[in-house]
Amino acid sequence: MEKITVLGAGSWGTALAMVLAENGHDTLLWSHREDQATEIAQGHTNERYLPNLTLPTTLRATANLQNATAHADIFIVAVPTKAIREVCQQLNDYLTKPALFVPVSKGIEPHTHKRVSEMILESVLPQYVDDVVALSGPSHAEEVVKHHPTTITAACVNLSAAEKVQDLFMNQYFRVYTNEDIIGVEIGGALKNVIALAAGITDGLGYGDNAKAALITRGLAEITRLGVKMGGNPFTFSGLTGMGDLIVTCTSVHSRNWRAGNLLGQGHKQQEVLAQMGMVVEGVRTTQAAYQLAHKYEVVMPITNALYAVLFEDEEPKVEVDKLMMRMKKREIDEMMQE
Ligand SMILES: NC(=O)C1=CN([C@@H]2O[C@H](COP(=O)(O)OP(=O)(O)OC[C@H]3O[C@@H](n4cnc5c(N)ncnc54)[C@H](OP(=O)(O)O)[C@@H]3O)[C@@H](O)[C@H]2O)C=CC1
Ligand SMILES: O=C(CO)COP(=O)(O)O
Repeated sequence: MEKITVLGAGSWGTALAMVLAENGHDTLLWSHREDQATEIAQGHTNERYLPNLTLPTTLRATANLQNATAHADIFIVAVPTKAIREVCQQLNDYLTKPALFVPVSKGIEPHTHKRVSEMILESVLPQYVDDVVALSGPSHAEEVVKHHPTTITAACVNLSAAEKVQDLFMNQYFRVYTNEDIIGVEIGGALKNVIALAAGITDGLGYGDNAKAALITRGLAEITRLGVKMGGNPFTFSGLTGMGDLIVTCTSVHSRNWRAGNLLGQGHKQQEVLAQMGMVVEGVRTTQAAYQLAHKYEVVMPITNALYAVLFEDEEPKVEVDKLMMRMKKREIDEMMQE
């Protein structure tokens, strides 16, 4: 049994804390809201993020970051990408020994282009970091808490650290693989949110499965092109954290990115959509990062560019779809990797 703190009590942090508590680990869930920590600790619910769910009574919660830090030497980092640096920097005041960090957030920071594991390494003092293992894959919280079979990948260049995380989470309904390619895993997990926004948009426009399949397939091509240039293993992108997560996020009604895209496709404006979601939509900031990365690495990313135009240049979604369809003629396979 390990002592583990989960940082962030949204849907994903809560679902993972539930898995760990059910696996018998001494799990403490940290929320930055006192009322939410009390609700989880005493009522064993988190109605705002996972309605109608009863959490294990063994799962404890706190809003006190000092206590949350003292509790554990393993930290699951489940706050949105935007909050990673702020939360991790605060830990430095309370950490006393090296810890294992497990980021589960999926995003790339605009302008710095840092992956989540890199942001953690830049925020937590080096003497307090043992290893960083990214946990990513096709896994909506809403299904995990129902014990629906879910597969996911623990990624770290240090395979034994990834195997440690595999052992923490693995159970009958939650199957964990390992991968040493943390770059590919984190890039795939972040960039699939961009394509899921686009898939939601085409659904919102009233287009069908043909358009969705096109976005998933050509989306994977452009994710792979960029990911390989950034140092990822090409095979990672056809695995759980690439193709797998792309499928689930582009097709599931649980996906926040797909749902936000769907509203955009129906003609709603970005600010209104994000306000209505009430949960993090990582793909918006990651579209900005991906757009910048495409220029930096000179990689052709037409879907990303189209989404950037919709989100940040106020272009009409339908016009951008039309432009994608009328791009210059291409060969499919030859240009998959080198377009
Ligand atoms: N939901 C899912 O199924 C999955 C999500 N993910 C990833 O996990 C990450 C978290 O997603 P998810 O749980 O869905 O997000 P939610 O929007 O459900 O929850 C985010 C949580 O983080 C809290 N938070 C926001 N800002 C801060 C801050 N500055 N300091 C402390 N806490 C903060 C929020 O608090 P408040 O209530 O105050 O806003 C909320 O509790 C994302 O990167 C997402 O891509 C990955 C796999 C599956
Ligand atoms: O990453 C996820 C599922 O694997 C969650 O995606 P959304 O943030 O779009 O809900």
